[in-house]
Amino acid sequence: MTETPAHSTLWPAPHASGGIDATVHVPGSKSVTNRALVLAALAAEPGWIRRPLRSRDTLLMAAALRALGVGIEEGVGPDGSGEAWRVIPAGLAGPATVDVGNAGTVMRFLPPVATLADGDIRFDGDPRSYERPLHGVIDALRALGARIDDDGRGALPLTVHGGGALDGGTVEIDASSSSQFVSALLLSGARFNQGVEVRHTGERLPSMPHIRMTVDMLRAVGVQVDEPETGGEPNVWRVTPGALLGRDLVVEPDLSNAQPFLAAALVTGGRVVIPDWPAHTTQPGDALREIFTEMGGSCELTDQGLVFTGSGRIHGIDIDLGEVGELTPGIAAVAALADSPSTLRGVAHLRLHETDRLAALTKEINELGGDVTETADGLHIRPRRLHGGIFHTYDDHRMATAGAVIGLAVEGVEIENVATTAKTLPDFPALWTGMLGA
Ligand SMILES: O=C(O)C1=C[C@@H](OP(=O)(O)O)[C@@H](O)[C@H](O)C1
Ligand SMILES: C=C(OP(=O)(O)O)C(=O)O
Repeated sequence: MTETPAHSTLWPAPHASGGIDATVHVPGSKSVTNRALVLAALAAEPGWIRRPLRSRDTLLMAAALRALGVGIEEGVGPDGSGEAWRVIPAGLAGPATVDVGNAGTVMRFLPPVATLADGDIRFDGDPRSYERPLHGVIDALRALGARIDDDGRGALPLTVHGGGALDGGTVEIDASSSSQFVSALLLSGARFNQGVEVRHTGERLPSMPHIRMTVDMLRAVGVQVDEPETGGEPNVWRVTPGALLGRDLVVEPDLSNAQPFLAAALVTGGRVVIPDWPAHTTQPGDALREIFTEMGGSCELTDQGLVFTGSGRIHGIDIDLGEVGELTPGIAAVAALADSPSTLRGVAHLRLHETDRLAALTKEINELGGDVTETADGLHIRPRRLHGGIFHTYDDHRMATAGAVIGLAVEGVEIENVATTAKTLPDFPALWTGMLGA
């Protein structure tokens, strides 16, 4: 739906001549911002979202909710500090069209919201959005009483014929291709007449921290959730029907977007400080403290933020990344520069992310002289001396940032379409050159 731009532009990835020494203020979390928008839109009273991420994915979410009738106004938070969105819920109504772009959070979190609207809500997006799995949401909503028209593939584009309310109840889904199916149903579940009970029946469920994030954020707006980690049945989540409170929420920095900056310290043997790193968080990026320590760095949470220091040595790693799949491209980039081989496992579902990330990483690192092979569920990476060349990004923000990390250590790397980082981090090129003191 959104026009795909020509991708001929090449960005010469800056090469680092020595260890970096920088403080990088990383913008807000995509996953937190988009959950906060949905929850505030479904609340019984207005709320605030402070320091929201403003990127393609979150602006698409805000535009979609506005199209359904929700008020989202620019403002400064109630205490006068920081930029904020004031969200004013309203009776949701169609007809409306939602452009999901290629945002998993928009294409999965909003069809359940649309079932609560009065009228037809049409969902469309980038060509890649047609290929990303959505059957878990579509089939579940139909089982819970919704009317949805799609072209029979269980994917976008589709129309939700909102009836103003949804019965809800118990539903079985296979969420092995995306945790976002579970999150989507839980986020709107308290507004279904009978609430919702989601039973995951498939194989492995990826990205558990993102489901924890959903549960925590629901509880923070007063919703009752029973779930496996607090004594519930394994693979079952239950949301009790009820009103959502309007809250004043401060969005944490996006720790997955902090990844390339931490990787820069690791790869150059330098030091980076990320202010406002949360002491407790459900964001998967928090796992980088441990992962990048194992790969050769060290870190400390101080009053200034997370201080991460590279030792000048980079080690390979053997790790299951199923819980933190979105960190894979950045870890693969570091692994390609390490002093020993790596095995990244548990991430078969990345083949259906922004692009087929396993194929894209293999091809692009190998075209720079690397030795990467795909396995059934991940990558084997045997480090080799790399050379310059074009690093293609396939409209994937994390491919672009992964290429930039390699470019720090390898002269002559050019990133195709670095602007694709706008999906979650529009400031990336400026933050990157700022980090390097350019
Ligand atoms: O719920 C979320 O905010 C996300 C869940 C994960 O999705 P998958 O479970 O589909 O990997 C993650 O990869 C994505 O970047 C964000
Ligand atoms: C997989 C990702 O995004 P999405 O929310 O579109 O699934 C990602 O950001 O790495």
